[in-house]
Amino acid sequence: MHLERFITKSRIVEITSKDLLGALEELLSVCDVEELEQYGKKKLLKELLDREHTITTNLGNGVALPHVRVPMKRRYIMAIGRCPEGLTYDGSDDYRDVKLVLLLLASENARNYLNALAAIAGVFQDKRVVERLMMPGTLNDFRTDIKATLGGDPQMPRQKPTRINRLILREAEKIAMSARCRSVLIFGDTFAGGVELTRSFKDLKTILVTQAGAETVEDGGKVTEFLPIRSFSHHRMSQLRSAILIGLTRGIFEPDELICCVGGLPQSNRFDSILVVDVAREFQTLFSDKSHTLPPSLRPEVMERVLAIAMELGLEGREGKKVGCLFVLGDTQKVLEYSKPLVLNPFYGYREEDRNVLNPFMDETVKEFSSIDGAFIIRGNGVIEAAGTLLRAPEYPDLPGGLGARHAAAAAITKSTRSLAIVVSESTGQVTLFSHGDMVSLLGHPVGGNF
Ligand SMILES: Nc1ncnc2c1ncn2[C@@H]1O[C@H](COP(=O)(O)OP(=O)(O)OP(=O)(O)O)[C@@H](O)[C@H]1O
Repeated sequence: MHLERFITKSRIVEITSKDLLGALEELLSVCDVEELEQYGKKKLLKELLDREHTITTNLGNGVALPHVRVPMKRRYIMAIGRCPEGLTYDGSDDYRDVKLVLLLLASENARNYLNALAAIAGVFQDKRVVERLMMPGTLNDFRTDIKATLGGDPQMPRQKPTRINRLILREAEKIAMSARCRSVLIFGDTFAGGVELTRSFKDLKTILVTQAGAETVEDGGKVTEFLPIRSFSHHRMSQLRSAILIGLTRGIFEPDELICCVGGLPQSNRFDSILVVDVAREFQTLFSDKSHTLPPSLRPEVMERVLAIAMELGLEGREGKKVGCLFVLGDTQKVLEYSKPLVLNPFYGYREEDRNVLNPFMDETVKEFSSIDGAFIIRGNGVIEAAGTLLRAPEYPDLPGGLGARHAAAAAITKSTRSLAIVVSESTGQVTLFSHGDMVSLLGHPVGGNF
């Protein structure tokens, strides 16, 4: 998404107010579009603040992203201000750390609104990007930096390829060809500040996995596909499984292929491993039905988003405590037939847009509710139908010993419906994916050694 098109330099300003209300007024004042005047800026301000009361738009990392829909022809208008000393609002400390306010006005007809929010949030979730933007400099420098950042030019130093990296890539190609792999999967986050691929792999698809945006890669046409992923475990095998799973759901990999994977320690600037993964063996029977890697109603980006939240919960817990959680995705009508509320549904009454997991602000809300008993039920389009739900599916498949009622409920619901379930274990921090009653561990089992 070309975010830089939504902003002009005149809408990038120094915020002089010390509170959020004043900051929003200043940003709205530079959005000098006639339709907004007709709609009424006071009304807009009220809507922005109402949203703030419902759910904070503080993204963390010193960035707030207030947003609202407006009847206007243009799809999006952005205004951005910096306020290095933070903001106050309504006696709350929530905005003290906010140094950048990104105001997004979206047309009522903008259909990819959630994607736009997610794309903006994605750019500013890298702490280094915000730190760089907050370095002292003139307003003009700040404007140029913002335009460059939104345009995908993070200006990070690239690493020059070393002899060992070239050697490993050469050997990877030989191994991939001999093992009849169809794809080479490269972990781009091995490099700080972006990677330059030194060779293209003949007759092989080259897939680059990276937490950074695709724009940090100088590929010279050598990369067939980018797999941008959000959160990663430090277990490399877990990283690998998540990346392959996401590739499978996006149709980049086939369930019956072998993939040659090349990786190294994150930010080490050096490849150190080559591994050939047999997808069918790695994911067992989970995706045995080739035509339906995911349940038909489930959008891949919804699974990716929930997986990222689950990984973060498994790795970090919540406020220093371990948490367990169960998400059921897709085939919602059927899933609801096998469930009943344990507590009042905390998502009841909210607009669908505000309770969609694709909305970047939902991450915190979902994590906040992760400690309540029972399951989250999420529609295939990402809308959270309910939380705090007891699942009562009829068929309970056999599970390995040591797994309790949460895992059993996940296996059972995916056996009885065309849903997918993701479990974060409170006792072990493991993240497990269930489909058709079968399970595969995505975080926690150091299976396969120390790739
Ligand atoms: N049928 C169910 N539907 C929804 N949630 C359930 C169900 N059964 C158990 N849970 C949730 O799982 C929680 C933990 O149960 P239990 O310890 O037996 O599961 P577990 O599989 O061992 O999970 P963990 O590894 O997190 O401890 C319960 O407190 C409850 O919130």
